[in-house]
Amino acid sequence: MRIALAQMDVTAGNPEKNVEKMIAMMDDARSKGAELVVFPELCVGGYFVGDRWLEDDWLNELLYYNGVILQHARGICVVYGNVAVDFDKRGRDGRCTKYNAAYVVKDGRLFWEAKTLLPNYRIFDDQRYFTPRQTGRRQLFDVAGRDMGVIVCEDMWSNDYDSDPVIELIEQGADFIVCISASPWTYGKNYARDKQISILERKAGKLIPFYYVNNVGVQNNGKNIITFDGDTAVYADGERLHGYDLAPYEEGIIYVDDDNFNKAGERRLPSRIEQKYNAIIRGIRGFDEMMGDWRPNFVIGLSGGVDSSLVAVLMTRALGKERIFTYNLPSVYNSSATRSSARKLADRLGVCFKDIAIQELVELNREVLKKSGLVPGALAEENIQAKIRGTSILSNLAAMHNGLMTNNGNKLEIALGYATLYGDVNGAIAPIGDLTKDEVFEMCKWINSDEELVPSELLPDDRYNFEIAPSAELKENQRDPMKFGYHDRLIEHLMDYRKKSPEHFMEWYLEGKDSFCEKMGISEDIFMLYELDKPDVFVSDLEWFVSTMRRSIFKRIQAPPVILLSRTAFGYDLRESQFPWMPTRRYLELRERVIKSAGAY
Ligand SMILES: Nc1ncnc2c1ncn2[C@@H]1O[C@H](COP(=O)(O)OP(=O)(O)OC[C@H]2O[C@@H]([n+]3cccc(C(=O)O)c3)[C@H](O)[C@@H]2O)[C@@H](O)[C@H]1O
Ligand SMILES: Nc1ncnc2c1ncn2[C@@H]1O[C@H](COP(=O)(O)OP(=O)(O)OP(=O)(O)O)[C@@H](O)[C@H]1O
Ligand SMILES: NC(=O)CC[C@H](N)C(=O)O
Repeated sequence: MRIALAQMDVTAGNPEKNVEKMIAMMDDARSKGAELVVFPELCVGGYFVGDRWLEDDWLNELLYYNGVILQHARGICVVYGNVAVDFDKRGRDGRCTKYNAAYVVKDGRLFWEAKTLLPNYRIFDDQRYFTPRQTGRRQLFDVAGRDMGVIVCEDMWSNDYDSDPVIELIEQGADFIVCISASPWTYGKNYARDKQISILERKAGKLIPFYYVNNVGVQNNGKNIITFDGDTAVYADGERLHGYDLAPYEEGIIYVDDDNFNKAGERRLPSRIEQKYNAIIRGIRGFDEMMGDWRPNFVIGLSGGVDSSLVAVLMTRALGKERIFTYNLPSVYNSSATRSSARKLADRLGVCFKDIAIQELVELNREVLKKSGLVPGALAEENIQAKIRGTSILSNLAAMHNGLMTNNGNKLEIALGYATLYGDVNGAIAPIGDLTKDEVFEMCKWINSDEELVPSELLPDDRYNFEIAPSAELKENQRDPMKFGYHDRLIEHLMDYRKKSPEHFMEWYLEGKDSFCEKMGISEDIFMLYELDKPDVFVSDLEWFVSTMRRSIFKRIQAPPVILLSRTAFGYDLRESQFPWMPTRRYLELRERVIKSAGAY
């Protein structure tokens, strides 16, 4: 049997475009002699469409396309994802019953099987919208004399659930399984999938071919831009066959002859930083495509620091230099070093660059504010500059360029709210919002390994010595308060899917330096660099970090969408309620023990 695995680029909210593409792919599959063509989960209308799932008209629109697909599926069996609806079965809230379904078109008839396991963790909201498949025997579909079982994405991630769709299908006699998915890319997921399928089949005690079809493209949930790299795959004998791998994010059809598997090839995943770079580039392009017919220009406040420099590189690489407009907006506190670094970067990228001094506006603003009879405190005074840049200048320039402005904050800054509300907390997209500062440096170095773009003066050595150190440059001799290389690890641990808390860090600390460094993921050198051997330094820094992080939630609420790269990105991947940090009693106990441990290092 010849099978076509259609790794299609799904546009959320545009069933007409998606189905047109499906028809073209079906035609291609038929012309190449395939007996079965498989498309991804919810490929008709998209997976992340928010509460449109609650609109009957949207559901009817999607169901209309089942008829269109049925009409075009002559001579080939088609598996694809769409919603299935029981309009007669309504809840007390008046909403109809919906299933996230795998449809099978066979011999002119339409069948469907609902998704059993509905994820409701992280960014996934399946349980908000869909009803799970009820128990009972699963359907098997005869395709070219083989019994096919179908499942939908989370159905293969059965570890934490009571039922196990893959095992049930194998026990019921399936000869092969197709899994249709809408599985976002985050770092590390590619290997996790391979491992999961192997575990399941071994658990069932029978190895049958498993075809995994995931979409490519970019969707969003309002607060995150979510990329799909595809990673559509063929598994036989419990192992992935790499001869079929498509490049990440590439739309295409994989043809498989199940009596002659191609067992050549090996996994070729780029480095972690390159994978994240690819996801950001794809995320920016996808965000741009989300604007519909509008191709906005992008305005970037180029401070000469490393964050806005990296954003300028990424935006230019993703969209081309013609649509990028950079502005350096110095006040009296900006050094000639950062000003020339901004110009150097813009020259290297070939993007439009202008500098507009803001000091005059700062003075005027002060004068006007004086009329209130109040005098701004030191911090308010600093923030005036950021607000003039963001609100008075960049937002207006964005409008004048018929475009949008970027938000250049990294994950560590976003965590600590180290940015000014209505100043640089603004913009349409946060391209590096899910990169720690360490990853910002690493990505710049990786980009520069081909050709120096980001001025090397901005990049640290192993002990975080800089020629131009990170600074907001809002007052004299200002330096970013972060402990680079250590706070990056803190934020990773605090935000990881298996969240760690301050209590964990205290426990690790009490286990001694070696254990602390190993579990935290830092070198002894970094430990000593920040004098973490002094318990009072360790404790006060940790308390500053966690309380500042909680105190700045209000800024994240107003911040633009972040491109999702890790297993927990700010946005809807982390649900935060506003209230201050309160130490637990256990924390206070541990704290006392840590303070008493002075001298132990
Ligand atoms: N719950 C809440 N909901 C909505 N708004 C709330 C709020 N709580 C306070 N606020 C408002 O927020 C204001 C305080 O926030 P905000 O104005 O942001 O100011 P704030 O957080 O006090 O200061 C900003 C910090 O970020 C640093 N910064 C600024 C710009 C760029 C960079 C950089 O390097 O990237 C760093 C700057 O040096 C300073 O340390 C308050 O005056 C209050 O009006
Ligand atoms: N002198 C400036 N000219 C233009 N834009 C600026 C200037 N200073 C700040 N901005 C804008 O505000 C954002 C935050 O600025 P700031 O330099 O304070 O922080 P940062 O996080 O260290 O960023 P960067 O590494 O880009 O400097 C910048 O990314 C930039 O877009
Ligand atoms: N669509 C889904 O069910 C997504 C959840 C799933 N665990 C994933 O691979 O991302």
